[in-house]
Formats: sequence, structure tokens, C-alpha cells
Amino acid sequence: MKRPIIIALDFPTAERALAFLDQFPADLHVTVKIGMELFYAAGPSIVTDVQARGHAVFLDLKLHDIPNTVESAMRVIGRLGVTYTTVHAAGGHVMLSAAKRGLVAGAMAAGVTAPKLLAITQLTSTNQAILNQDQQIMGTVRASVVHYAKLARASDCDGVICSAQEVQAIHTAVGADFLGITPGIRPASAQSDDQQRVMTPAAAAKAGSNGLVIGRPITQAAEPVQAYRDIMTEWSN
Ligand SMILES: O=c1ccn([C@@H]2O[C@H](COP(=O)(O)O)[C@@H](O)[C@H]2O)c(=O)[nH]1
Repeated sequence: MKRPIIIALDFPTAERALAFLDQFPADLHVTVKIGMELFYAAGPSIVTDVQARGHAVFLDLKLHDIPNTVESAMRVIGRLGVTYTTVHAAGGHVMLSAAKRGLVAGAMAAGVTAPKLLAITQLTSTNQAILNQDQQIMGTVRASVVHYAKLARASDCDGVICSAQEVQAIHTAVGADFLGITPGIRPASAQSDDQQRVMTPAAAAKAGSNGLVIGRPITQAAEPVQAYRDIMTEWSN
């Protein structure tokens, strides 16, 4: 399966996001992630605007609510023809299963392929202190991430969002066919920003990541297309 580099299109307006995206040659067919900032600012039409340009969409709204609400929201997302979408594993088995049910029902009603459902484990901005003190989850970040991966697999999710630092442990625990899509990616020369559990593209490839999510190292680069190509080279070699 193709292992994508997914560009996080974290912009405050549709105009800025699309102007950024239009720098990329159409034949690159980049996959882009639309997150809360852009989706809340631009609405669902941003999804079709990006798809109309030939790009696959990862809709990252990180749903976390009671099962009925999540199922209903996922039924709407399922109709959009996006490739991936997200839900928080911390919502538990019943909520995760409801999310999957909603997605599949929405996709079937619209006659499109159901998006892959990815469960957020521990955000890549979470470190050991945040886990133990703020969340009051004892044990290691890795143990918590692997626990959520097992829960997500048992709840019929297609994979998880995690740091590339945990991908190997997840594949060992729940199977190599379970997707580990990894934000918190930083080329060696880049700053970490608010990310705590980071890896370079080359190290993530070696660890078995099934796809990179990268925002600022590309969106804030002086030459974004070149930055994307450099990361692609590092990731594919
Ligand atoms: O654990 C998570 C889950 C999601 N994200 C998202 O990925 C991008 C990363 O952007 P950078 O600029 O490369 O830091 C961003 O949209 C996050 O919402 C994450 O970082 N970690």
C-alpha cells in the first residue's frame, strides 16, 4: 500500500489554504489533512474544493462525544468521500464502534468508499509528565498508546494516530496491517514547536510508519514544494 506524506493544511481561511495548495503541481497528487481550524472557518465546501483539485483528503476532526452523537456525525462525514478521518480512542469501545457504524452507513448511502477510521491514541504533544500529572494515567506513554491501539483494533478501526516512536510496538502488539499514521515529524534541521514525541522522516520510515502527517515544516517553509520533495526523498529512501 502507498505510504503517503499528508500535508496538514492548517490555515485560517479557504483562500489561504487553496493558494498554498495551488503551488503544488497537479501530478504530485498530494494528500492533505483538513483539521479543525480550516474546517470550522471554511465549512464542508473546503473538502470538495480540495478534492476537485485531485487531492485526497484526510478530515481530522478528532470526534469525542457520546456514542449516538459520534455515530450521527460520522454518518455525515462518511458521505464526503474523504480517505481518512479521526476519533479519540479515549471515548472507549462503544463510541469507537458507533463511529465506524456511522461512517460505513454514510458512505453506503452516498455510494462512496468509506473513509479509513483512525483513532487518536496520545497526542504527539503529550509527554510523560502530561500523561502522569495532567491526565492521571500512570505508566508510560508507550503503554498507553499500545493500549489504545488494541482498543481501536477491537473496535474495528483501521488504524491509529500515534508518534512514529510507537509504531513498531503497535505493529508488534496488534498486527502489521493495522495503520500507524504519524504526526510529530520533523526533519533534523526543523524545530519541534509544540510537538513532544518527534521523529525524522527517515527514522519514521525505518520504524514502519504507514504515513507521515507534516504541517509547519512544509507550510511555513520558504519553498514549500521543495520542502515536500526533500521530505519525500528522505521518506522513500
Ligand atoms: O497526535 C496528533 C494528532 C494530530 N496532529 C495534527 O498533525 C498536524 C501536525 O502539524 P505540525 O505543524 O507538523 O506540527 C497538526 O494539524 C495537528 O493537529 C498532531 O500533531 N498530533
